[in-house]
Amino acid sequence: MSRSNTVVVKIGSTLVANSDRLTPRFGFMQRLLDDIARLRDRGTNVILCSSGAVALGLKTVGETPESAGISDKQAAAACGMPLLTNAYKQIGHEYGIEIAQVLLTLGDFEDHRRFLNTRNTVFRLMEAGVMPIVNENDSITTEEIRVGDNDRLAAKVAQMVDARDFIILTEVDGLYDRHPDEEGAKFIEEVTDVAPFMEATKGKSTLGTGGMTTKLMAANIAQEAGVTTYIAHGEVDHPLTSILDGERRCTRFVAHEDAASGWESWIANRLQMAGSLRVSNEVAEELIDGDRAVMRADIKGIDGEFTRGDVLHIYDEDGIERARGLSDFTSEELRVLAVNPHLDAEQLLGYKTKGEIVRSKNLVSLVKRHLRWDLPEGTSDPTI
Ligand SMILES: Nc1ncnc2c1ncn2[C@@H]1O[C@H](COP(=O)(O)OP(=O)(O)O)[C@@H](O)[C@H]1O
Ligand SMILES: N[C@@H](CCC(=O)OP(=O)(O)O)C(=O)O
Repeated sequence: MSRSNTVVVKIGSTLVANSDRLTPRFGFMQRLLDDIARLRDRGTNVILCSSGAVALGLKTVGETPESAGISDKQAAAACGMPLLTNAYKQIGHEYGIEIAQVLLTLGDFEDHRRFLNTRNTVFRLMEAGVMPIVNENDSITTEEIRVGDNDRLAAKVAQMVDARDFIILTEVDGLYDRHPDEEGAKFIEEVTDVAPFMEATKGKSTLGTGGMTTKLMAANIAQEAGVTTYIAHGEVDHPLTSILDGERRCTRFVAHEDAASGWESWIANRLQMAGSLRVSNEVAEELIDGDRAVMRADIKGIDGEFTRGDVLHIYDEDGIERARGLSDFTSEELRVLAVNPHLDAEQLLGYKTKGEIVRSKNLVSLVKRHLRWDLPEGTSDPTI
């Protein structure tokens, strides 16, 4: 799979906002954009995912990092976002970098059309030489449509554009085997599997949101998408090129070799699914190599209400999730087809169809990806 020559860079709140005065840290932003200009001169596209809107807007709504509740932070984000964008815009000008603001929610990654629109917009901006600056649209999000932290939001962006590298700049120089303030904390230079470190990541800075925990989750999303990830301190000259040129200490998360393409990742990494299909164990085995479609005759069970283009779980007879795929039919159409197996599809639906319920190019086998969601306990078997 070809990777775009793109680096996604995530900037934590502590780097862009002064924690006492809650004002922009222009010095840091200058060093950052200076280095981004260097990268762009090398022909590398950069997408910035910058936190800081909430921190920069807190004063305007009369709050502090300690006092602010959810709605205060949502209002603060609305006040701080123009300040953040304006600071990047002005400094970008000094370095000949045009910037654009892209505000996203979880729904923009989950919905197929919105995902493609977002992706197209980001690519179109880069084609025009404009650097996208991404942030979560905090002011309009609710629990259901929040990613919740910019570490994972940035990882999803890296996955969406098939980025080459993903750099998380923060206030520590990388991952330690326990909180870095604890005595004897050992620095970790390279990580293949994040799982053993999840327990060792409690605590965060005053302005930060997810601490090291969400950074590891983000690194894992990127690894699975074949993107090499680095966590490093942001407070240095040439914060990006020094990492990519191997000149300074950071933690490197190795990209998985059998990475999924952006499209496969989009199908496989759903956080919300509309429904499911059940097929025989024999058919489930045949789906493994990814060349086979799920046909009308394969369907043993249907669960949920879904429309064309929704992603479905595909379970075997034992309730084990074996694949995920995009349905070419609505649940209503599928039920009509399933209860009338001897009647022609055209007769039943009023249009011609090849009977491919999930096309092979829209299907991802889960065998190698540790993503399986077996039928949750207490869930009835999906039935037609
Ligand atoms: N095992 C660990 N290794 C490194 N840092 C850790 C670890 N556990 C907790 N942290 C803390 O994570 C914090 C960085 O996360 P966060 O405050 O969310 O920063 P940002 O605003 O850059 O996202 C640091 O303050 C660091 O002390
Ligand atoms: N979207 C929020 C930032 C959320 C967040 O993840 O913050 P951080 O842990 O500092 O990267 C903002 O712009 O303030």
